[in-house]
Amino acid sequence: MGSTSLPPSFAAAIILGLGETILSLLIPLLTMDMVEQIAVSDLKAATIGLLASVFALQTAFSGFSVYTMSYVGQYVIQGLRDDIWRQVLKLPIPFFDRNHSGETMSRVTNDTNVIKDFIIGHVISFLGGIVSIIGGVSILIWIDWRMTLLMLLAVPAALLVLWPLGSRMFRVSKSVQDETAAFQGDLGRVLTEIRLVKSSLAEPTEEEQGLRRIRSLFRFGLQEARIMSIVTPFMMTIMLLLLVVLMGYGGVRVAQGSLATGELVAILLYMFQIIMPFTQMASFFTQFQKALGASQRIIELLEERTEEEVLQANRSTNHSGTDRGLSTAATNFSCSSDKQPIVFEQLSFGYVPDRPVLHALSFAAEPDQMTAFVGPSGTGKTTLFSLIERFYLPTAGYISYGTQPIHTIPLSEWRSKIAYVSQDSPMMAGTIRHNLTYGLGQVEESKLLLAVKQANLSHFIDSLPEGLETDVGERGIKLSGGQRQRLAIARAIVRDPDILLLDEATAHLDSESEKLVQEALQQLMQGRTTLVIAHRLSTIRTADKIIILEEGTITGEGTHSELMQSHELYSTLVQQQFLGISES
Ligand SMILES: Nc1ncnc2c1ncn2[C@@H]1O[C@H](COP(=O)(O)OP(=O)(O)OP(=O)(O)O)[C@@H](O)[C@H]1O
Repeated sequence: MGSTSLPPSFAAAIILGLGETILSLLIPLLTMDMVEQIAVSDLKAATIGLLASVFALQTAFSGFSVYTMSYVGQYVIQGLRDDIWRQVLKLPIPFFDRNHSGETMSRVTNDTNVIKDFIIGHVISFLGGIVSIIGGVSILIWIDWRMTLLMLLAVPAALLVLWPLGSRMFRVSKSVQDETAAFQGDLGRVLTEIRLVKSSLAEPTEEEQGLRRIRSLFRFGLQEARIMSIVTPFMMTIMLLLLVVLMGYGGVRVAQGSLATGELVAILLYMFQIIMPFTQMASFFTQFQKALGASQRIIELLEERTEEEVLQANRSTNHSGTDRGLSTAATNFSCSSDKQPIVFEQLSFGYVPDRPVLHALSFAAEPDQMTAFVGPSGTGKTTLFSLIERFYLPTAGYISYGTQPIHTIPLSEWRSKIAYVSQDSPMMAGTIRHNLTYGLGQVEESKLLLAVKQANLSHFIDSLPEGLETDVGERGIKLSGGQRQRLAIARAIVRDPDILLLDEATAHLDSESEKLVQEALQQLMQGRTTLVIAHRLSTIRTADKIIILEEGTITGEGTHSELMQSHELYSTLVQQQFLGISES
């Protein structure tokens, strides 16, 4: 699991744990001596001193062992969380399409906690328990082998019951973890869209679904309790039975004179030292099964292919595909400073295999020019941008930057060339400054202020008492749609990209600020390859090239005036918008 490894203190924890166990094994032997000495009225101060020292030492060992073991547990979990966090950030977009974010969150928090509790609470005590059992049994055999044999008869009886319960516990705790993850998923979904929940009056439906999950968690909790309700009293009964048998048989032996009183006391103390770890082992196995389930899910997450790995796999399956431009040889990005056209070569794509969204698209977006995409809703315009951003891989064909297929360019290098202003202008919780510089680190103040000015945000930001340090709320909820959009544009300006992807970039702006932003965009577009999706055709009239997309196919390509003459749908759309009857 990547950087997850055991720290050197693990050895210290084991040594301390074992030291504590060995010391505790000495206590019955010293007690035996003490009882023998009392029996003959010859109690020696050295015996009491030794017993007291062993007690003190064992307590100290125990304290250090608890701390070091907690340290080991926390350390391992830290490593695991590091790995998962890095992995989550590197996973490809299709993973997030498939999985609910709340469930992934549960993997990172709940499942790692289960493993941590297992390491801290059970691993060392299990090892100590084994030493206690082996040591205790050996000393017992030395004291009296018949009593030992009697005691050991309890072991197969205990295993017979505990073994099948362990695997049942595994299934139940796996379901508990799954259900917890689903509940967390629901909670995340409802919390992020709480306004939609309320305005749709969906509280009763959500309440019902949440309550169903809570009830199911309750049922699984009861199943766990049922298993424990067998395990715990069963182990207690075995212990009591043993105590009765050993005391009865031992009493007789003492009466017969074949066993010393001190020996009987020692045997009973050892019995506890052997049986106690057995009870702990019962919970060790159930906790082990629980941790196994949790780690299985974590391993699944860690084994998910990252964006880079998906790309590698794609390259090797397309080895034959030099014709597709996906040759593995061309991995060095040779044209980072020159601006190149973005070329689509026979590109097809579908989110699911049997539902293609884009069909064999071929076109070029020339450098320093504006290429606009027009078409009805759902025809794949945003998908096209996602493919340029490399959120998804094409199912056939490819995109190239000049002559170099973009899949052969290092991902971060490629994305650093692009600024994407999307329809919903996503924001991070934090300040306006944080959002403007997100992913960029330190940015010169003058550059920020210029971007703010160009995006027509100066007036708004000046009116805020805290200016750039104003908190935008979760997902920018404290800003208006237009302000969010202008902030997204300002962010794109700060990024200073070679390639601009504008998805309905001016949709939320009033006509006055749209005019100002359009001017800023015109400035920004100078010297950049710009691709625009705009339903408002007035904004793309000046585009160098307009591409009409219908049901994932290009049905027209040209300038505004060319398309007005040659493309029926385009001229109809323009006329509709001119008359103001278009829904968009
Ligand atoms: N993540 C996804 N998983 C599965 N299908 C998707 C996903 N995103 C979009 N689609 C589907 O792909 C098709 C194209 O969607 P896309 O968002 O690209 O259309 P669009 O042309 O941008 O539409 P609009 O103009 O309304 O924004 C639609 O049928 C949509 O249902």
